[in-house]
Amino acid sequence: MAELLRVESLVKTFGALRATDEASFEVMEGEVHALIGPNGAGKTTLIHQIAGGLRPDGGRIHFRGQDLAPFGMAARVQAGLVRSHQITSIFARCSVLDNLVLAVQTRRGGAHQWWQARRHQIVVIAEAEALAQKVGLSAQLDRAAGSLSHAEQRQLEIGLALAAKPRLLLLDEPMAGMGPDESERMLELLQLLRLNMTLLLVEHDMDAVFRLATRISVLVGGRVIATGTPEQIRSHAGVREAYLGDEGPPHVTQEAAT
Ligand SMILES: Nc1ncnc2c1ncn2[C@@H]1O[C@H](COP(=O)(O)OP(=O)(O)OP(=O)(O)O)[C@@H](O)[C@H]1O
Repeated sequence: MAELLRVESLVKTFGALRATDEASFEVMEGEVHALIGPNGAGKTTLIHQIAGGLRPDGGRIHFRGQDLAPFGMAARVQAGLVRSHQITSIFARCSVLDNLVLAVQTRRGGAHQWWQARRHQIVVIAEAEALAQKVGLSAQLDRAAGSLSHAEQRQLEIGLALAAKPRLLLLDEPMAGMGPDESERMLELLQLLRLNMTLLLVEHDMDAVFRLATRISVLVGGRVIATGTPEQIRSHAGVREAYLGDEGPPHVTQEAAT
């Protein structure tokens, strides 16, 4: 597997707090990479920096071999690095279909001759409908997005992100606030997406993480204390002590990532 994303000695400080503290890990093409860690470990801060919403104070992020430092958020999206609900937030009063149409149009650009417009429109609508089907919202096309359930809105956000044709999709807690059935549906959707793209997700639902991830990185106190397969992470002494285990206080180890 080729390396898709490399985070190297990344540092982000907020005043005296090192929210990202020399964090390093790689995401390989085709994998589902989960970023786990206790509350306040710095997971969202890391995702923000990768997506380009937050500038690191040190270190590097490479995507497909390119240093991302000069890339703004829009350029990262164009390069295939897309965060769910990064580009287009949901327009609550617009229908599900219109939301998806707008997202598809955003990617395709809008400058068209009048005689191309109709054909363009048909293609865009077909793509939007296909996205709705992919994320399980085919039956909701005409509903106002704001009237969807919480879980359906998360599905729509993923549909909007997919409109940008990501190579690497960043997902920050896709199952947050969902009941067991909704989480199960989201898990099925992510299983489907993994067939066509690489996923990097932050998630607190450990059952989902251990079922879905091909590799896991564990973040504690802004540092990646281990990276490995679910089996390696489950049996990693430092991880058990710092996070997964029931015994002992959280403790940052200096163990090298595997
Ligand atoms: N804009 C900010 N200004 C100051 N401190 C911040 C800011 N953003 C995050 N922090 C702090 O940085 C640390 C890491 O926060 P972050 O949200 O990245 O953690 P997290 O692992 O995603 O947590 P959770 O699992 O609870 O969502 C926390 O102590 C948080 O309070």
